[in-house]
Amino acid sequence: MKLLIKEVELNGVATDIYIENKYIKQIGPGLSVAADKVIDGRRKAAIPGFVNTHTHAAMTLFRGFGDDMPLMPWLEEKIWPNEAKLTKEDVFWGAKLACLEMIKSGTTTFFDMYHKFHATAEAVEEMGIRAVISSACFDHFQPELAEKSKQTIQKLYKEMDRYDKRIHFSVGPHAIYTVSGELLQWADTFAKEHNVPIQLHLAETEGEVENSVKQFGATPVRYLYKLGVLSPRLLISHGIYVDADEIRMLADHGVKVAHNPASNMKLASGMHFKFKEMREAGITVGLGTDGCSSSNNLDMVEAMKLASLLGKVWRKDPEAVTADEIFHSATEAGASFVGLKAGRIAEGYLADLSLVDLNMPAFTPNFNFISNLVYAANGSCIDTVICDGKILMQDKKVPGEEEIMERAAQIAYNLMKR
Ligand SMILES: CSC[C@H]1O[C@@H](n2cnc3c(O)ncnc32)[C@H](O)[C@@H]1O
Ligand SMILES: [Zn+2]
Repeated sequence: MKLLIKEVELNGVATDIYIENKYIKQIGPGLSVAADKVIDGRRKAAIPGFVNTHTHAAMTLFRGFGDDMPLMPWLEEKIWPNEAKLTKEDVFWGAKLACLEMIKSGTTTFFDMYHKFHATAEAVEEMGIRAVISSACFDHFQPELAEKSKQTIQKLYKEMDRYDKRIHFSVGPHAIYTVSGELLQWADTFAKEHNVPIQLHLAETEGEVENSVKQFGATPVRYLYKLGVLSPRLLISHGIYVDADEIRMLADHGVKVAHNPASNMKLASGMHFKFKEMREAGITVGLGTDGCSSSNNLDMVEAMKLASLLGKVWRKDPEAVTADEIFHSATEAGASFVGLKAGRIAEGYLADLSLVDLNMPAFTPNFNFISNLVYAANGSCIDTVICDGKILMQDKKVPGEEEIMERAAQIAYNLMKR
């Protein structure tokens, strides 16, 4: 597919963008190329697709369920008993709904950790988005469950050739309170051998830190250090409760961090995410929404605003997290978690991008486009989404969206009745 976007705003200047075979081939005004399809870019601004570095896609089925609770009672009383009932079909439609919602708000890549790997992968395959999907594991410190997890991970990894290259494999040990040190070490070795990332919830609540000290004699990051599993393949989600030495340890080992402001606030897990210290230490900080029961939507535009405002308020410093910095986290930083040549609109980069509708009050006046995007807009400003060189949404419409919403809603109601 050869695509030409004519007269679109890019960094405040009108230009053309030519896309060929998944990549941005040429950028410049008045391009004369033969394209299969031409998109009118006037009154639109091109931005890189967002990279949601932490979510649980099929948790769209739990949107509005289990609100206003702290992490552990929420998981133990509301979420885990219902997740135990999930079928492959449930996860497929929940993940389709998540992909739809992400596409509609400009996300082109997401990092996922959930049950029923193939259901999510099939949804991603159909929807055309890019994803790093983990084979989730818990062993609850029981050797038989650890063995089962290892076998599942090995099997799923071998089955990856059935999917498009847009879909990346990852290992997903849930957290240090549900996964043994032995399984974490195995996951680290597996990830190293196969050069795949590991996604792990870490240092999310004060309770997790207290229990880690009691159970392992060390805070979460120090515990991982002792296990020898800090590495550039490790992506931790939350990372709220880390001290200066732990930030140094994460930086020295090339660990990446996904910041989830909505979930951290809604579950009241904590607000003191040390964005500035992490960035200064050289840690790559991405942005995530977390799942739809703890953030209630998958809108990365909203997540940028929340991260920026939260970062400012707890420090009482309006420069703590600027619009430009958080835009970088939401795009290029996230893409670099797995070395994707994406997150930037430049020749030779993957054609993962969105067009923002400038005919909206949020972009009027438009003194500073990134400021308007982060502080004034929300995900509904996205008009067109292109991923891997293919158009996934145009004029704010994704093919088949009504059916996806109907089916997913029905699945969610039925799940709650079971
Ligand atoms: C192994 S499947 C993923 C697992 O994680 C649960 N989950 C969702 N949000 C959070 C969070 O903020 N901290 C810890 N665990 C979370 C989800 O419900 C699945 O069970
Ligand atoms: Zn999570």
